[in-house]
Amino acid sequence: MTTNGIKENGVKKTNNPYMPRYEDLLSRVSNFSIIESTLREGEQFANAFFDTAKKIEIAKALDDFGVEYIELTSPAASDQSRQDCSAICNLGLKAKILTHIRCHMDDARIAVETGVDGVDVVIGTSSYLREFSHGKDMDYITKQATEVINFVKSKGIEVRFSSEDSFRSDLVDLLSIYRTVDKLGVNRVGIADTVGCANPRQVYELVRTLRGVVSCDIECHFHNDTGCAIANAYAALEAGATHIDTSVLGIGERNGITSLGGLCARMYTANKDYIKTKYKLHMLRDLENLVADAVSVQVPFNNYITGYCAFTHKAGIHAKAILNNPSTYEILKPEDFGYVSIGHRLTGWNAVKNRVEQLGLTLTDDQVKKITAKIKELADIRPQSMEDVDNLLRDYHYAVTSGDLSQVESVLSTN
Ligand SMILES: CC(=O)SCCNC(=O)CCNC(=O)[C@H](O)C(C)(C)COP(=O)(O)OP(=O)(O)OC[C@H]1O[C@@H](n2cnc3c(N)ncnc32)[C@H](O)[C@@H]1OP(=O)(O)O
Ligand SMILES: O=C(O)CCC(=O)C(=O)O
Ligand SMILES: [Mg+2]
Repeated sequence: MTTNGIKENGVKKTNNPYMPRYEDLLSRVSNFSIIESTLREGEQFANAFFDTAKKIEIAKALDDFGVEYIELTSPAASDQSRQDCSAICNLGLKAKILTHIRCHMDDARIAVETGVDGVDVVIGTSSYLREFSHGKDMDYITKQATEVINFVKSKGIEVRFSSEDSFRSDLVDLLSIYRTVDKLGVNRVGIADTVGCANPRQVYELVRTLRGVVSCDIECHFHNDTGCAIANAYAALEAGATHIDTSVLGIGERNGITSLGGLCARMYTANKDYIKTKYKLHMLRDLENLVADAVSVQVPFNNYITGYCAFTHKAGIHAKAILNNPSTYEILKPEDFGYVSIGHRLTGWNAVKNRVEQLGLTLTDDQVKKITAKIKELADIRPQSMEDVDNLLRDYHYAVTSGDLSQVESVLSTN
């Protein structure tokens, strides 16, 4: 659907030279899979400790959301990790289950016994990792990779080979090892920005080059140290990558990786229908709350889609236009992510309670019903913006927690 020639998702068919051709962009970014790594990369987040029950709860929620793959911590990490991996494989989820191992036969032998659908194999190829981590040269890495890949393939499951710290690796080394493993028949090769140093232009160039060298799928993993993780994922898809690693809220080593919600927001602007069909976007908030709670953090105030101010507007110029047509200042439609608009006379107390909880306020059901009546009364005069409603909810919450009945009355009676 279009308004004044502008596609609803904000991508305009235009001859603006800075915009890639719309059809070209659309086709490249409309066929990708998410490898959801909250239960692998996310377990490397400082606060993360997932017991078996929590891992199962998160795996089920990710599966319900619709991610194509769930990646789990190496079963070589500990006996409990191995048991948890098998337990998740036995859940019969729709998503394929992967585990992530070092490029080592000891790890591979354990991994293939867990019942996973595939194994993600990684080894560092940069001079940093070759010198200060495993200490192996490219010949050794190639031999080791060949043995591990052939072994995993012999078990009839997927195998991916990735070069850790790809963006600080020698390009000739990289392309040579990717070409070798592609010939061995890996399902995917992986590019990893392990230290978060890459920018979108570098990503585009490396993935585009690799696309011309291998025929298998290309997976990408981006750390967010310099704030490029989502943009890098998008650039990778534009360049021909097929799989993107994410974690819920972006949790992972240091400040983490491409966040699941952030990637959904980005891809929604490129092809809304594709993203809405693939993933249950309305579940994002519950999924993020589940993980935030499990790792004892708050959802950031400015988080993509679910941050409490993601759909608030304050300035008069914005507010006026929003009331005429929300798409004027909103590229994401809150309704597509399960948000119910509440600043109107048709709202109900359940929807208001939902917003109260999102703002982190505590009100009894009776109090929510009273403030809902007030919202409806105000909305009879004119529709209330999210900002208006939030301010009212905060004032009311402040009044009821102060215990001052006259203040409560004053909020409920103000026009
Ligand atoms: C960038 C990433 O996120 S990669 C994924 C990181 N994930 C993990 O590390 C999973 C959790 N890790 C663990 O539980 C442990 O590190 C284990 C079980 C894998 C290994 O434990 P340990 O044998 O005690 O070794 P330790 O962790 O101290 O050192 C890592 C060893 O693996 C080697 N190594 C490091 N990376 C790789 C690799 N990609 N492939 C093969 N070997 C590697 C190192 O040289 C070192 O070998 P050494 O024992 O000969 O010194
Ligand atoms: O296996 C991969 O591709 C990524 C490993 C990883 O977590 C990283 O390099 O940051
Ligand atoms: Mg990582």
